Amino acid sequence: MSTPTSPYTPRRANGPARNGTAGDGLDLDPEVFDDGFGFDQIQEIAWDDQPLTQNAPQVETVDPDKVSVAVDNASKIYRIRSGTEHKNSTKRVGRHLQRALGSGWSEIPALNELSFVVNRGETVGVIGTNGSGKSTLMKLLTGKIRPTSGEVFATSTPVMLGVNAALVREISGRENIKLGCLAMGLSPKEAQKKFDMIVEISGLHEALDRPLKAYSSGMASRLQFAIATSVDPDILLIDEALNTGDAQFRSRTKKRLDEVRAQAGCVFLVSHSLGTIKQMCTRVIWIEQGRMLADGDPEWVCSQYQEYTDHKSNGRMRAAQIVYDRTQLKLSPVQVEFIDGTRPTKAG
Ligand SMILES: Nc1ncnc2c1ncn2[C@@H]1O[C@H](COP(=O)(O)OP(=O)(O)OP(=O)(O)O)[C@@H](O)[C@H]1O
Repeated sequence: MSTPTSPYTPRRANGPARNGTAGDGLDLDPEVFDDGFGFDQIQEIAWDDQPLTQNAPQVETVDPDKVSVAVDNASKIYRIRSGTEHKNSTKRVGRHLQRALGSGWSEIPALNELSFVVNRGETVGVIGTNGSGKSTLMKLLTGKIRPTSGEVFATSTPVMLGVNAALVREISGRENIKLGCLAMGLSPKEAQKKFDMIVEISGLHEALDRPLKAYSSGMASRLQFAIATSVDPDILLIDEALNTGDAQFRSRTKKRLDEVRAQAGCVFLVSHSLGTIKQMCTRVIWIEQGRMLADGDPEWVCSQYQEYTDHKSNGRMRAAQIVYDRTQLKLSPVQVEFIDGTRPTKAG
């Protein structure tokens, strides 16, 4: 486990042990652990148990002059109709499936009582294993979906840059830039002014007149990134879009993100690449099974996550669970407080 070198002070971890290993009493050597470390003790901790943390809530008063995003106790439960998938089956197969699987509604808890505040100038990495709720959080921030309970506030409409952001496959990169700028609310004159900068950031000078369908997925991602960041969004959400770029593009991307941050914006970056997260972010939120497990220093949070996923991918589930619990024990729940009359707009 590494000790962080960054001067960043995590806002949600507790006491002297928040950044490192001292004091949590649960550090473990995976090899020793695998050989029979206190199994009874571990059995008490089920994956779906309520958080073990008994820490007193830490009140975060939202400063209206600084805040970009405030998430106040937000949960999301998706409701799906288990019968829906049978619609395309033949009647007979559909009936069998219906009988076997049952029909009606089922609920998928995707996020559980998340609270945090992000101020301008922060670049927040969001990590977590597949299905942990990262994209759901991004959709809540853009207002694309509403929380089942709790509230999500943003000082301006966040711009979402995802791998599936709309580009038109049949027209050229050049035409996509123009169209994309207009779609993002720029006037034709403003779009014209931004054109050169977008080409520069995307690095696609040579391929500008090719139809988009002749671009590789990395090239298309670069174009999306360049278009989406051209409007200097106050809040920018990036979902995995950077992973496809090459080293040169990454360095241009980082430069552009720094510029966005400098213009008082804030950036959320969802990625499975810990290298990208550590390179780009000033703070990292780890969401696992819909719960926030950590929020703080990128080096420290990523090292815990790395340890957790290493154990999991090697089948050391109990060791992974210890890392999970140990990390969770350091997390103080946040209680978001607004000064009267200063609530930002609800997302969406
Ligand atoms: N539209 C939906 N309807 C029902 N369930 C959904 C929907 N979208 C996501 N889920 C479920 O919510 C949970 C969280 O999904 P989400 O896409 O937010 O995870 P993620 O962390 O972004 O995953 P990944 O890393 O694989 O992209 C998962 O159990 C997923 O199956």
